[in-house]
Amino acid sequence: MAMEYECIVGAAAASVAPVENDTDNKGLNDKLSSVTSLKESLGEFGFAKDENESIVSVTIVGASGDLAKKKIFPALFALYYEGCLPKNFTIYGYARSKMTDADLRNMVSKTLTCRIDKRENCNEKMDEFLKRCFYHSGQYDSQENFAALDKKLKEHEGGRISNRLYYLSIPPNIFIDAVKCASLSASSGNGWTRVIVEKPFGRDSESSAALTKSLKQYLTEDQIFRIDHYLGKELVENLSVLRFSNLIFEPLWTRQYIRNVQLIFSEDFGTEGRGGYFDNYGIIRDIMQNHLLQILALFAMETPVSLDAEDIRNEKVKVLRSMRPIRLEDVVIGQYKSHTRGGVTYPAYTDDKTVPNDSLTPTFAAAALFIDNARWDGVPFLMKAGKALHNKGAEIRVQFRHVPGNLYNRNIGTDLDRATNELVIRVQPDEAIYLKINNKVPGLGMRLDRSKLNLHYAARYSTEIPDAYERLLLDAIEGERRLFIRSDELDAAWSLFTPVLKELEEKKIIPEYYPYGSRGPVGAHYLAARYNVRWGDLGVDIDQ
Ligand SMILES: NC(=O)C1=CN([C@@H]2O[C@H](COP(=O)(O)OP(=O)(O)OC[C@H]3O[C@@H](n4cnc5c(N)ncnc54)[C@H](OP(=O)(O)O)[C@@H]3O)[C@@H](O)[C@H]2O)C=CC1
Ligand SMILES: O=C1O[C@H](COP(=O)(O)O)[C@@H](O)[C@H](O)[C@H]1O
Repeated sequence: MAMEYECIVGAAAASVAPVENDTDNKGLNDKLSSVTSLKESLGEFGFAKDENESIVSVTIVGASGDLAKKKIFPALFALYYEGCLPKNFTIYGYARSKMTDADLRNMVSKTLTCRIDKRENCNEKMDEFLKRCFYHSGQYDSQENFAALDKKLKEHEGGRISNRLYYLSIPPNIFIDAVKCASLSASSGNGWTRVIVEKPFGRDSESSAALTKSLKQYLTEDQIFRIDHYLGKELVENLSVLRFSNLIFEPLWTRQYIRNVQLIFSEDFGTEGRGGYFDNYGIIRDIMQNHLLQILALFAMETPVSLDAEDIRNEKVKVLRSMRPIRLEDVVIGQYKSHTRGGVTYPAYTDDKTVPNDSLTPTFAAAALFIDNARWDGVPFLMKAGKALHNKGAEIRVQFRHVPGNLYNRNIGTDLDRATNELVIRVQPDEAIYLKINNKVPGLGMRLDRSKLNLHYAARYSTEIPDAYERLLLDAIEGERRLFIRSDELDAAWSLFTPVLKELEEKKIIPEYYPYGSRGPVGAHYLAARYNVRWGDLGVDIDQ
């Protein structure tokens, strides 16, 4: 049975219907019913009851920047192309750079590369889309400049219910100025106003709490959409479906059967172009405290009461609060150094002009984390994240325990680790979910080998996978908070990492240097070995 959860804005909403009398699909039905009820109550969000009466504007604050060009405009265009944006919408770019509407349109069409590029009618759709894009130049701390933006927005709104989404795509030190000015001078008078806040949300517990406190002077928690784009990735969203709608997994999802869980992030390029930002944060704050920890929370949480955003986030917070403080000896840090290969010299992290020569900022980290609750007691959750490594990807690897008294031990050989079942969720690239099993090699003898039950997305689905920013922007427009970070989740995430980050920095721990393009510091292997773990080899199974 083909079942799809499509865009619920506009015409596509009508196509969503729950599957009747299908108890096996209860989870899906719940989701579809919640979509239906959301649909019924969309009047509350101001744009569905009569679409002609309302308008949505998306203002990208920092529209001249890297993220806006690389991710936000392409995602908005893809949503437009797919018919997911409301009937009445406008997009405003806001930044200090002097640009006209035509300049912005030119910038968007020139820099825009997204999954829609090769589709039919792409150019026509792009022309239509660009007609909805405008630009307003202003300072981030000027209420007057935001008031001028407000005036322009009102002209587009023409007295209709106005719903305004601001996307703060600017450096974090100016978040508050922009929020203050937008909320005091350019918030909606009769509809909703929401603000997407990009990471980093502070750099430790204290600064994060201060940021939240300042934001809450101008916005309610309901108006704040803290983005972690990993939550918008297809396979991360699928984690809950895999667990909670397949009987074969959920009973195994405990310390009784799972030996360790690995969360691996790897990039095969350095901090090129972002060294200034990165040096103040480092890989633990850039990737582990948010992206990998969010995946861990989703992976390990108990069954939520429903698929409602608050129920899911309640369960994630419980996991985060059950985590054992991270010990310094359970963390390994590294930094890439220059390396010449095939006649090409790759730079060291500190070769970046915006990075001090003596910087100790880690570009690689591995850590062992534990959840002290009944389900996960004693199970190591190993995280590994690094830049300038030998490959690129992100995976969740679940290694199961050995089969007790395995009748086939003799046929497996002495390396029992190789024979344990492993579930791999390959978040990117080339999305897949596969389970490694032992299998008899066909023939008269009794030889076992490791095979895979493989759900390889490219082979199974013809649908393109939307970019994470598409899903998250659509959710923010629809007021769906499930994939955004609540302030107590953020507090719990910082409480976990702040002490060990402080210790690393106060003690000036020297990172292990690793060559650009290598597998990273050997210390990561010793750390894993302390917990009887062997890291899975990210990407090696990309073969079908
Ligand atoms: N780029 C990326 O891949 C990612 C970015 N992020 C986050 O998204 C946000 C935007 O990132 P990105 O687009 O890379 O940022 P940029 O450095 O490109 O800045 C965006 C815009 O902000 C303005 N700006 C930059 N520096 C300053 C400053 N010191 N004072 C005032 N205005 C300034 C500039 O516009 P103008 O001069 O025209 O006003 C610039 O075009 C940041 O919070 C970043 O941490 C998060 C994940 C990934
Ligand atoms: O948030 C960030 O994510 C990117 C990696 O995102 P991906 O979707 O391309 O995997 C990372 O490069 C960047 O340092 C970090 O700030």
